[in-house]
Amino acid sequence: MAHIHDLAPSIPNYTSNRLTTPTPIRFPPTPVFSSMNKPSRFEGDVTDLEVTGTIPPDLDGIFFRVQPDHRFPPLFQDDIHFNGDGSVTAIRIHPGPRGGGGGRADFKQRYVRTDRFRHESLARRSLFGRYRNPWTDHESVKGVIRTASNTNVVFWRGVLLAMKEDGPPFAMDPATLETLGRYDFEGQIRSPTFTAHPKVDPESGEMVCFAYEAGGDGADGSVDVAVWTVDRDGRKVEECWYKAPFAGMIHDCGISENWVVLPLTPIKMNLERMKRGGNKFAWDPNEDQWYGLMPRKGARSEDIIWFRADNGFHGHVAGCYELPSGEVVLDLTVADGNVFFFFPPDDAITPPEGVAKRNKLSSPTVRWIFDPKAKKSTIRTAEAGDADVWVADERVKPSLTWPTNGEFSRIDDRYTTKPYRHFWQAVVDPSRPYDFAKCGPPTGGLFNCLGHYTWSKEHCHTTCSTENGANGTAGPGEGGKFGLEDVYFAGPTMTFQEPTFIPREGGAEGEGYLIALLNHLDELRNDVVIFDAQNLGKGPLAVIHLPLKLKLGLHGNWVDQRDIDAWQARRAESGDVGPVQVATEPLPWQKKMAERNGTDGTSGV
Ligand SMILES: C=Cc1ccc(O)c(OC)c1
Ligand SMILES: [Fe+2]
Repeated sequence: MAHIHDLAPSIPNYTSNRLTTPTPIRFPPTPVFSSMNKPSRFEGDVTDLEVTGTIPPDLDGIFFRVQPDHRFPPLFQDDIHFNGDGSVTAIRIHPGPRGGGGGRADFKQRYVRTDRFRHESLARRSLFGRYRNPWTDHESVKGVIRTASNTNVVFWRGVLLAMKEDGPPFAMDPATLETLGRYDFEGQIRSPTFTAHPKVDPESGEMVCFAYEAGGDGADGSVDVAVWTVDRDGRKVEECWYKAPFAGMIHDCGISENWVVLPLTPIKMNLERMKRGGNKFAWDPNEDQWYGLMPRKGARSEDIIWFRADNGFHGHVAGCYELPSGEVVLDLTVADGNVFFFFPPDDAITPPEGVAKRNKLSSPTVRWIFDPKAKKSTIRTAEAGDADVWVADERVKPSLTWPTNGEFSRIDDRYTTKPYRHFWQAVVDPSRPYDFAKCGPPTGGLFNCLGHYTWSKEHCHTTCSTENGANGTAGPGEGGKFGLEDVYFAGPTMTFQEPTFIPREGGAEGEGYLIALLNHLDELRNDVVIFDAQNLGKGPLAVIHLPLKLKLGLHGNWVDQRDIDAWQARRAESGDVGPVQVATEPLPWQKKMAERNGTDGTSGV
């Protein structure tokens, strides 16, 4: 008897890297779509997940996170993970019953109904091509907003904003995960792009946000950067536009009480390469890493100072705050090479490095101190054309480097803009055992540990350190550490995704829980783990078992149920704020394109 798989001969659906037949549905046999990152494409609900240990009974809220998860086989067989459709997971934690017993957990997962998703769903196939390259799209979707909303989910004034830095946010109902529509801040922000890492000032309730590649249609390699502040009532109160020295990636940001810092990573766009159907970005090993410093209030375009430092690849920001001297501290991970191996140097632009530098990257936590009073001069760059780029006369060097070897730094978000002591990361420790036979290569990186780091008194600038007379400039302790390390190793068949801190009500900084997804690389399944944030080493307090495999996600956030409920009331028809207004008009770049083509700018749907 024939094996079932022998019955029907397979028709190849890719020829010379291109999708040539959309059926049968079959994903590329590449590492991008394998193992832990095999497409999940699951939408649904599982109530009352199995739990080992005890969910802390005081937890009442939702852990939201988002993953790229290609809905259809991509147009190009060599597609990348970051090009997948945004799929949002909500882990609703209900408090435990009075008088004992832990909490309960429910699972919900939905795709973000972006314009991209709706067009592809109607066609029942992929229509959008390479990552952030519209020149590789199907003709039928010219002028459609391409963003996959797959990088972060942020709760803002009662809605969940699903974000990716190449397009506008899409608003979802936090309770149902229903997509409400594209969000343009009630018509106040209509840029083609918008960051996935806005920051909320816990004192003022303001959201500081930015966009890069923001001057044109969001896919033209523009060097225009915009920074906005939206106040707690939803009003745009600040807006300023700047020029960057080149069209590179600005993924995350830092905000202090008075300043914004934008790390510009030397991974560069090139319009000609995009038009040829090539990659959006190419790593430039010969370019500096840059930091733009600008005032939060009343800024003018010429107020920016760009600080240059030796080449490096930015990870995510831990803390950002001001010193009594007025200088601005920024802590973030910086890797010593190209983290985005899928965007190699462009040999036509950057001279090859000789033998490809397949180095094992190290990713320490680096502290920079920027002086807003630094002397600066204007320069001209090829990409900024005749615009002035304001650059500090002196280059900057790290103030300290803590070899944490992690990524996805998170802090107690109540300390955004302020001196802080605690941060958490997903950590790579190659010295721990790894079961390659059972797991194969560790999809998404060997984040086999979670780490909790506490700056020592000599290296933080909180009240406790100034009381001790320390000035934050002492050298490292043993092993190059600048504080305490509390690390939990998952075991030889498991890795972690980004951890998120959950504050305990009324608690001091860092008191609370840490929640993260755990990847079982052998079983191809996920758990959700909850730790005491101050004692990771002790192991998880609760392990919530999912009956299925998700994908490697990017970012997540915890939202207290009381905030969700209060906003649902305010956003009711009879509430003081009313239902959220989603965008009703095409974006300016779409209108312009439509005028040129004589269409209405929405491409149907
Ligand atoms: C660093 C993460 C990162 C940067 C840019 C992206 O488009 C993205 O998509 C998931 C992720
Ligand atoms: Fe990010």
